[in-house]
Order: sequence, then structure tokens, then C-alpha cells
Amino acid sequence: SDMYSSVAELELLYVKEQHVGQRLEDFLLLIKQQTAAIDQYLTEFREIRSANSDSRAVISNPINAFHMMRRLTISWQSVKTALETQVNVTEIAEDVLNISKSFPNDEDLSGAAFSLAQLQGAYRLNVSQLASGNVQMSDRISFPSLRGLNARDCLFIGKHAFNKGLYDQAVDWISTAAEVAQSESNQSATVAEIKPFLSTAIRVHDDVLEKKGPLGDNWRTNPEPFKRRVKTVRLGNQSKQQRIADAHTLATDKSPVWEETEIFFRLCRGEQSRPTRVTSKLKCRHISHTQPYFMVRPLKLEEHSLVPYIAVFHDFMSDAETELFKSLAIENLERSAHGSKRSGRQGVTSDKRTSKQSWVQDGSHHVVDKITKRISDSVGLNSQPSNVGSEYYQVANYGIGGRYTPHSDHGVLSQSGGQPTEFELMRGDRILTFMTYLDDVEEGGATVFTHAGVAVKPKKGMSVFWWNLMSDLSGDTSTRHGGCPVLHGSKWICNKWFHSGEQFLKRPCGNQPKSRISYPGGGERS
Ligand SMILES: O=C(O)CCC(=O)C(=O)O
Ligand SMILES: [Fe+2]
Repeated sequence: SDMYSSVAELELLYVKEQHVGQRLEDFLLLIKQQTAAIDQYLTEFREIRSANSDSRAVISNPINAFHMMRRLTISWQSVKTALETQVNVTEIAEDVLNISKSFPNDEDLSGAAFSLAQLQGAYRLNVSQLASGNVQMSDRISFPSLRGLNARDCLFIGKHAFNKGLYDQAVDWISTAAEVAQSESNQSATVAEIKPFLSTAIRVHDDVLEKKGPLGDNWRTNPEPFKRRVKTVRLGNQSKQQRIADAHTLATDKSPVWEETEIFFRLCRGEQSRPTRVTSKLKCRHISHTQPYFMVRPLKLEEHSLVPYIAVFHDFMSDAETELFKSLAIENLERSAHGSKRSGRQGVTSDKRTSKQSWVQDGSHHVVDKITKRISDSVGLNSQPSNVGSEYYQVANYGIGGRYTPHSDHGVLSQSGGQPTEFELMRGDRILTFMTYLDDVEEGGATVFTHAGVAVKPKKGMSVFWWNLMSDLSGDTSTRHGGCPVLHGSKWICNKWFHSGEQFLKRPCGNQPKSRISYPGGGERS
């Protein structure tokens, strides 16, 4: 289950449905042949019997007698074949029913519906347009779907948005449901059925706005009510909303969840613009001196932020290498979890992280080991011993609207779920994240940094890396980041996390007790 949380798995489901569809075509054809034969027999039979005469009267007539003989020989052959192929039908039915055991369940469908609502919210997509089957970001970027959504689909999505506290979107979806219902020739839901949901959604929307304000950790409304004049809107909250509407505001350690979430989505939409005094210092360059083989194939570095240091290597993996990682991972994909306050280090699954993942171990393939060496040489860190200096590769594939809300990668030691083990203490925390995109994503799916104001668009074979720890090995919250919802495409990433415990020979201690580590060579910036 959790099928909606991986596009790669949905592709497998697509192939499965292809097979089932073909079998059902066979099934239908057989049944049609059968009904035709039986139908023909019965038509004649009924005609004769409708006269309601007794046997003597009918059979006394030689032509009638002949007809009966013919019916029960030649015509019966077809009926007999039809009844015997019933066995065949049962076989097909069994096959199809067997396959359908791995079909999505109600929970998967709800997940998919809510993902659509979230996607629409994150990228501010026009709901009517979406309902008509057009995933449109801008005039330039649009992805027509094969068919639109019907009124019942829109109502279903609206209800899910409502249940998750997205009241602004709930009203949008449910009123679109009413619109669609009005013009639907093949009525999937009636306006009369939709109306009560719409008025409830509007009432709750206005209530929440009045009592709690437009934004919170688990609710959202429009800044304006639909119906009533709201007198006592929580102004504090509203002015904050105004503030984050300013394109230069970034998240800080003091930001509540909802504020960071708004900034996250704004960065996802590409609306963030950092001042030129910051961006003008960023450079691109070739790096070839750190290892002899980089002379032949220099690293193509592009900086995205200096403080904290966030940069990418273009063309870090070849197409063959990215394909290899995907193929090693796809068999064992499992729903990704994340830490939470309540569960501590024990992961939980939620819509905070809608992807599936699996671990690819060092040593599982010689190319994997070659890549580990390349990464380690590129960032100047020690990857060994395996799963100590650096973790195994975590390969993940995102689902419909798949995303990962802002978080820090470090903190594996300090989460509340009990004391760290001796092994964890020795291994240290995640000092550096090295993440490679294993595929292109047509739209959406950027990796964004809510404190640093950086958005990195996925590109097949490109790697992005950043430091999660300061020089004194304390956590650096300024590298909080998340994965934006995937609007179109299948997003694959591959993480390698370096740990601090094994880096004592590689990374010189700073002369300042607490400073940010930079690149290359782990030099420092304040
Ligand atoms: O998908 C992304 O862009 C970010 C993924 C991430 O932050 C993680 O896996 O820890
Ligand atoms: Fe992360």
C-alpha cells in the first residue's frame, strides 16, 4: 500500500492494469459469444412455447418436430460450447481477481486526492483549469491530462482538503464540483448533493478565520471571509501573513511551522529573489586539483549560497550510473519515514514525506564503490568504514505531488527517542549531505532551503551538497531544507550522509570554536 507515495510504483501499477485490461477484453468477448448462442436458442424456444400449446398439439406437426430436433442438435451445439467455455471464464476471472489483490485501497485513493489538493495549493493552480484536465503552472508551462475530473472527483478532493484544515482550498474544490456538475452530461454528482457541503465549508472557513486567523500549523483560510464581515480577525496572525508575502522574508529559528511552510512553498514556486549583493558573490568554477583524476574530468561546481555553504556539482553521475542506482533500489522500495517529537528516532510515516526509499549498500556493486570514492574525493571527507564514515546510499522516489517538508538532516543523536547507542555516539552526526538527482523532473520537485532562500532544480546526474554541522559539530539550522511537491514527472534522489566521527584526519579543527564550514577543503567562514 501507500502506492501514491512513489511514481515508480504507480508505473508498475500501470503495467499491471494493462494486463488486467487485456484479460477483461478476453473475458467480455467470451461472455458475449456465450450470451449470443444462448440468446439465439432461447429466442426460438420462447417463440414456440409462447403458443402455450400442449406437447401433443405441437409435436404432432412434423415441421414442429423437426425444428425441435434441429434446436436440440445443431443449435444446442453452440449452447453447449457456450456453457463449457464457462470454465474458461472462471479461469480468467480468477486470474484477474488475483492480480487485483495488489490494487490500491481506499487509503491510497485518499492519499492521492489529498496530494492533488496539496499540489494545487503549493503551486496555486487554478482549480477549474485542473478539473478540466489541464495542469497549468503558467502560460508557458502546462501539462494536459488525458481526461478531466468529474464533479464527484472534485467533491472528493474538496472533502479531503476540508478534513486536513485547508479550508480555502476546500471551498475552491467544492464550488468547482458544483460548477462541473451543472454542465455534466453524464451526471457524477448533482448540484443538490454538493450544495450542503459547499455551505458547510464556507461557514467553517469564515468561523476559523474569525476565531483563529488565516494561518496556523494545521489550518489555512483566505485572508478574506466568503460571507460575513469578520470583526475580530486575529490581526497579529494576519500581519505576519502580510510580512511573509514580502518576497525577501526568510525563515528563522523563531519561525512557527506554518510560516516556514509558506516560505517553503513560495520558494518552490520560484518566487524568492535574494538581493544582488548576496547572489553576485556566487561563482561557478572547474575543480581539478584535489585528485589526479579530476584533471581529466574536472568537477563543475556552481555555488548556490556561501553562508551557509550550498553548492552543486553538474554532471556528477553519468546516465548509466543514475540508472544503476535506480535499478538497485526499485525492488525494495518502502514508504519513507521521518522523525517526530513524539516518536523520537523511531520514524513515522505521514504526508510530511511522501516518497518511497530503499538503501543501496557500499560493496553491492563495483560502480557504487567507484561513486563513493568520487564523492569522498570531491568533498574531502572520509566515507569509510562503510556505514560509519558515511551511511549507505538512501535512494528515494517521490509519489503523486510527492514532497518532503522542511527539516534538518542532522540531529540523529539529539532526538528525544531515548539515549543514543554507543555506535551512534562513535559515528557522530550527519556532518554533510551529498544528494544526487537520478532523473530529470519536468516541473516542481526543487530542493529548497527555507533559511538560506535557495531553490535547486533537479537535474539528472547533478549533485547538491551542504554542511549540516558547524565546526564544533553542533547543528546548523540555517541548512533546513525540504523537497518541493513534484508537479510533473518522477523524482528520484540518492543521499549519501557523511558522519562527523570519522573526519578527524580530513577536516582540520577551526581556529574559531564555532564557525561554518565551507568548500573546498573544509575551510571556514564565520
Ligand atoms: O527531495 C529533496 O529535494 C530533499 C530530500 C531530503 O531532504 C532528504 O531526503 O533528507
Ligand atoms: Fe533532508
